[in-house]
Amino acid sequence: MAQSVLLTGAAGRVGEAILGGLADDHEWRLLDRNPPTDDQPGEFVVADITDDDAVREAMDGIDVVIHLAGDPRPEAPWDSVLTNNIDGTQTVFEAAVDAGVESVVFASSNHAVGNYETDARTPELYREHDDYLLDGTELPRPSNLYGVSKAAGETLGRYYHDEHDLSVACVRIGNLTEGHPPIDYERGQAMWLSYRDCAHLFDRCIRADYDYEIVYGISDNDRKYYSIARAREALGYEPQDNSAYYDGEERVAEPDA
Ligand SMILES: NC(=O)C1=CN([C@@H]2O[C@H](COP(=O)(O)OP(=O)(O)OC[C@H]3O[C@@H](n4cnc5c(N)ncnc54)[C@H](O)[C@@H]3O)[C@@H](O)[C@H]2O)C=CC1
Ligand SMILES: O=C1O[C@H](COP(=O)(O)O)[C@@H](O)[C@H](O)[C@H]1O
Repeated sequence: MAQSVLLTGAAGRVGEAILGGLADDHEWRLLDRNPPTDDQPGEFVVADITDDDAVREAMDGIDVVIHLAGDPRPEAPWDSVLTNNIDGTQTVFEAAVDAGVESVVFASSNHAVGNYETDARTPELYREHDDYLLDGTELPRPSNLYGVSKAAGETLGRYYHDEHDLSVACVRIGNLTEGHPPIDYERGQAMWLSYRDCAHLFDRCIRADYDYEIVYGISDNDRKYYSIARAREALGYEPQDNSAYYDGEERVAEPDA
């Protein structure tokens, strides 16, 4: 059944991937501080997520929130992640609870756990023969202040679930790259998320029933060091792409029928 979905950060790359796959599947209200540059489905609200009144107004009649808006730069300074990623995310969760929203899907990041990639583990960690896997039950080990802000967002989600019974899915997104996996970048190939798998994963987050989940958002890459077992089990995620099927930009293999 189509759901009424508020998509924050709709004008960005992850928003583009989601809307590219799901524009006709749900009733969309899009929110971004930057206005759209082309045609978009549904209604577009130009607002900042730190504007409490605007965020509350945007929640009206919404079933599910996908919260992408924030500073996505791994090198982002503290004042930016504090304002956009932590304060902004708290504003979104609080408004969602007050509006009676069913679930909030939070765009977390690989950088919330980036410091598991120790010198002793890398670069072997990024290779197919290595069996080290993070599964979402581990504590955050952020690799930068941006990662700290994503761990904070996950913790805000935990609080709003436990205290207010909001369903929350935190997706630790890997490396979203359009068309093909990153070139000459083993880490990025191991955590590649294709556009179509991104759209499918967020669709499952919209449709599935869950309490509080932390899952990894990557394609079914042979050389992964993030488990996608929980995303499969809790959300019904069935990715179709695999960075191993590519030689550079070219797709050279098809999955078994
Ligand atoms: N692209 C990727 O591979 C990954 C992205 N993520 C997360 O996914 C989310 C989206 O990332 P991208 O689409 O790549 O970034 P992006 O920079 O392309 O899009 C972010 C959007 O959020 C908007 N925005 C930022 N601060 C805002 C504010 N205070 N109020 C309203 N709108 C605001 C921007 O205008 C922009 O359109 C971010 O939270 C990022 O941390 C996490 C891991 C990987
Ligand atoms: O969280 C994010 O992660 C991706 C991938 O990280 P990288 O260190 O391999 O670049 C990044 O591209 C994106 O901007 C960021 O939001």
